[in-house]
Amino acid sequence: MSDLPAALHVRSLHKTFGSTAVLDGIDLHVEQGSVFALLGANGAGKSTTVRILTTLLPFDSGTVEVTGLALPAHARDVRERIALTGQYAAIDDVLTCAENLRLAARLAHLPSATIADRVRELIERFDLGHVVDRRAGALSGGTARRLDIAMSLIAAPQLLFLDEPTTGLDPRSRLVMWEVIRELAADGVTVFLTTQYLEEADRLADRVAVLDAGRIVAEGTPDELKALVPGGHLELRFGTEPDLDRAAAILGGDSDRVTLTLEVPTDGDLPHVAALLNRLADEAVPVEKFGLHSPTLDDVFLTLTGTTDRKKVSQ
Ligand SMILES: Nc1ncnc2c1ncn2[C@@H]1O[C@H](COP(=O)(O)OP(=O)(O)OP(=O)(O)O)[C@@H](O)[C@H]1O
Repeated sequence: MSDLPAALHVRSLHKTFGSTAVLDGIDLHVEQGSVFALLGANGAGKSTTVRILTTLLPFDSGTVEVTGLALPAHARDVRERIALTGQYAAIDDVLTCAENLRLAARLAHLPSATIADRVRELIERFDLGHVVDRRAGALSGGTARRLDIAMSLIAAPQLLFLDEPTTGLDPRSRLVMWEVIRELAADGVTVFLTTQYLEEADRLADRVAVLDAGRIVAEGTPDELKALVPGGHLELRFGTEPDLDRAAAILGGDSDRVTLTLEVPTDGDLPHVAALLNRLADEAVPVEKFGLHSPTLDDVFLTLTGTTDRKKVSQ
């Protein structure tokens, strides 16, 4: 753990709406300069968490420190150090891209002498040059999201909150956004993002917390989380039941007589997989098809939350 104050430190955070406990005592710790993903299905409490951490919503009890400053006492100072890009862009549709950026700069009280340079820098960095004079309302979803992030970075925040940054984007725009987030992290900005997409958390985050019904049910690096679920396996399919039975006798594993498949545990290491296949070849057992299955965050999510609605948690 670094000597720097944590970007975020949350202990036993509770939030109730009416009689519903939306956050039921969550703990979070985010190191400076890291990318942290809060993963959860619809309604898990992700946006509520972000709204509390960004000073927009009061909480009932617990400790919340953002960039080393306690909330709610230091809300004003915290707001100067953070930025938030929500699911719904804070862009003014009738203004052009450049005008939106200049407006954001004035709202952030940037000295007027520095505004033009800062706007130019962000236009270049976020590849907005070709749309700079276009009305923001006419931008594609992905470009609007890039403009939104550019606007939120105008005052160089220490900590950037991205609430579901790629929800609703097509796969290509999602890849562009992932690249943008990686570059921010490489520049030292701490990124706290929420997502419903396991692949997004896997690809981007140094650490991931899984939020389910207002509780953190797991936290760790993507690899640590994957280690929580049963390991990978080699799936072998055979043409006949006798072949399946012979293979099962040789290799062990779980066989399924309906699909004529055998699942044999493996860590996915090439020599191990090759050795398994060679044993069947040595005994002249014909394999029709085979495939390797490694544990994914999908498996973690399904195991931990019991959710079977895969649409919600992966795409
Ligand atoms: N102002 C409010 N009053 C009452 N209930 C609320 C309020 N805001 C959120 N909730 C409830 O709190 C729960 C968590 O909502 P939240 O928006 O934090 O979830 P989420 O994980 O961000 O979901 P999504 O992915 O759909 O945005 C939901 O059941 C929601 O209906």
